[in-house]
Amino acid sequence: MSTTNGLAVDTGHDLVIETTALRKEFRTRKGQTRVAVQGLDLAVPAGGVHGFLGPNGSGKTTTIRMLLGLARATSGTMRLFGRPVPDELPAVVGRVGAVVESPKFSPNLTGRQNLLLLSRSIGAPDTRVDEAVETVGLTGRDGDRFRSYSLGMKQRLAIAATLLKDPALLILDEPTNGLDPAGIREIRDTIRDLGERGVTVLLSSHILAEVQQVCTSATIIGNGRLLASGTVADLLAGGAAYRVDVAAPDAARRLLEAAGHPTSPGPDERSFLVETEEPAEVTRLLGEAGIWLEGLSAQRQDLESYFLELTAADTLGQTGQTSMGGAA
Ligand SMILES: Nc1ncnc2c1ncn2[C@@H]1O[C@H](COP(=O)(O)OP(=O)(O)OP(=O)(O)O)[C@@H](O)[C@H]1O
Repeated sequence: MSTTNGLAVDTGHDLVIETTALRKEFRTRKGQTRVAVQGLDLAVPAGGVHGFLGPNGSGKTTTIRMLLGLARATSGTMRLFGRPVPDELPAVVGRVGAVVESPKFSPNLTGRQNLLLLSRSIGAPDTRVDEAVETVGLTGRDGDRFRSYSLGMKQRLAIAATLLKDPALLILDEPTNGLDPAGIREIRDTIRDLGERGVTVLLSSHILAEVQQVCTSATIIGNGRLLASGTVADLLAGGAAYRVDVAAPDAARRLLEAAGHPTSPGPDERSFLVETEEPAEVTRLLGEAGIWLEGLSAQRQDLESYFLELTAADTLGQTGQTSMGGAA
């Protein structure tokens, strides 16, 4: 856990981002209160890529803006590297890179010239520009004018700009929005690479596949509230299911249900699904009852179905601030 004495202690066990009971209310033009973030506890460990996943309008951008001091929290506390923010933001901001809104680059300058201007303005050595260009895969294209860049290249240049100060934490708000599949792949590779180099990345996204493919851990929010958090493996482990093929599925289901393994209908009449962490136990129980397996296969639960399950349950009975938006 982070220290509470105001001193940042960078051990591997520290939380790089921590929010407690974070709340943000907006006043609408009609004078009503819109709660964008309601009691959010966010805990992002050091190292790796952490997904910040939620449907459109679930409060991701608002949370990030509060963390960066761009919006004021209504209540709750926030810490970056163990330091309370926004009060002590100046002490940590040098270690935080963020791409939240489209950064401004000069269209007539090359990507490299743009980066050099930025690096000199923060007193970073010019060699940092070469490293950043290489990290985001723009080597060879950094001499082209910014205005000739594709959207994906512009986005990679934005990430390169944040790398100039060699951040320990990188916050990326929906970095693949508007990109084509090739652009998405390039950004994804860049992010994965950064995570492997030891940068802690907070990747906000409403695209499940993106988080599943790139992230080591994730927080899922809906309606500004925490729905689930943990390593991607742990988040998926809850739903371990196996497809069972047998000649007599009804008898087999009754038996497994009685032994505490929930079942559900399968894709055809000679199969069903069983939720269990112990497939060998399923084999044994059925074999002892003289029911012989014709097939037993793991059904990979993906983050998407888990996410949809969680957010669907979350919106049941609510007035419906949350909606699943399509991929942008
Ligand atoms: N300045 C504002 N004034 C009023 N309401 C706002 C303001 N900014 C955000 N909201 C509302 O707060 C809620 C959360 O919005 P936010 O942009 O944080 O969600 P998000 O998860 O980042 O969504 P997206 O994936 O679409 O970017 C939404 O209902 C949004 O309309």
